[in-house]
Amino acid sequence: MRKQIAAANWKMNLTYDQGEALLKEIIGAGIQLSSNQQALFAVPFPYLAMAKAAVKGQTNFDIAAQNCSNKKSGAYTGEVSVEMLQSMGIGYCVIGHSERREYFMESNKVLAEKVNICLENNITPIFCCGEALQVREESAQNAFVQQQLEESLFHLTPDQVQKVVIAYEPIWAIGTGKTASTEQAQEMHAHIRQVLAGKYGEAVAGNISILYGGSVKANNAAELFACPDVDGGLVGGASLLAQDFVQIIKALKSSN
Ligand SMILES: O=C[C@H](O)COP(=O)(O)O
Repeated sequence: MRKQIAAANWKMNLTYDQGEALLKEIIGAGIQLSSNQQALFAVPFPYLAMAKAAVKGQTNFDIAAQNCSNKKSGAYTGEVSVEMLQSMGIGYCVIGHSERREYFMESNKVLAEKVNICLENNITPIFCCGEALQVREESAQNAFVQQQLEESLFHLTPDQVQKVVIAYEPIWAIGTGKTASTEQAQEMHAHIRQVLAGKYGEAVAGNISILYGGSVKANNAAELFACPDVDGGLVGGASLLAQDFVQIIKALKSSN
């Protein structure tokens, strides 16, 4: 089912106590989500159990990991497997964030393996894509994002691809305060849906949530989320501030 999703990505921020206090404050705001709305918190690995306990009993609030290994198990010191995540009741994992692609050299091929291993273990991948500034300046963003989708997702069956959440994050908008305009966001989201429809058909493409990420703030979320093909956001900086993220969750559309 195509959901409207506000996903916090804490990245490598906050101490354990700060994270716990932040979750308590957001939950304390008493937001009621409808069945097609979801609030997610992608927290650092050591905080997963605490965060899972914090959202327990909150309808449509859940926890995500920020990354996972592409290997099943074994001698990979420092890695975290999807089996480990699944054994803790974690149902979502961010895959292929641009920071992973850039600093940890994650290729489309490795990300395809991570998507596969997530789906095999009933974990919803939040698959990130998006172009760098230079690519946009060359007006090559549509082809660039299409290639990311083709190389990491197009081996999936229609049933499988509908279980993936896609996050479009133009790299030039991440942490820079430069948000894509609503026109730029809608244009790319429509392109992504069209690419998916070309491969899997309109019905399948229409079932896939496509989130926008890149300087989503309390004061621009409603405008971005109102775009017909924008199904919420993947939020970095503003997700570290309780009042701001509460506003962002409240900005989700109530219907698709
Ligand atoms: O995962 C979140 C994105 O990288 C966006 O980060 P930002 O909201 O700080 O720009």
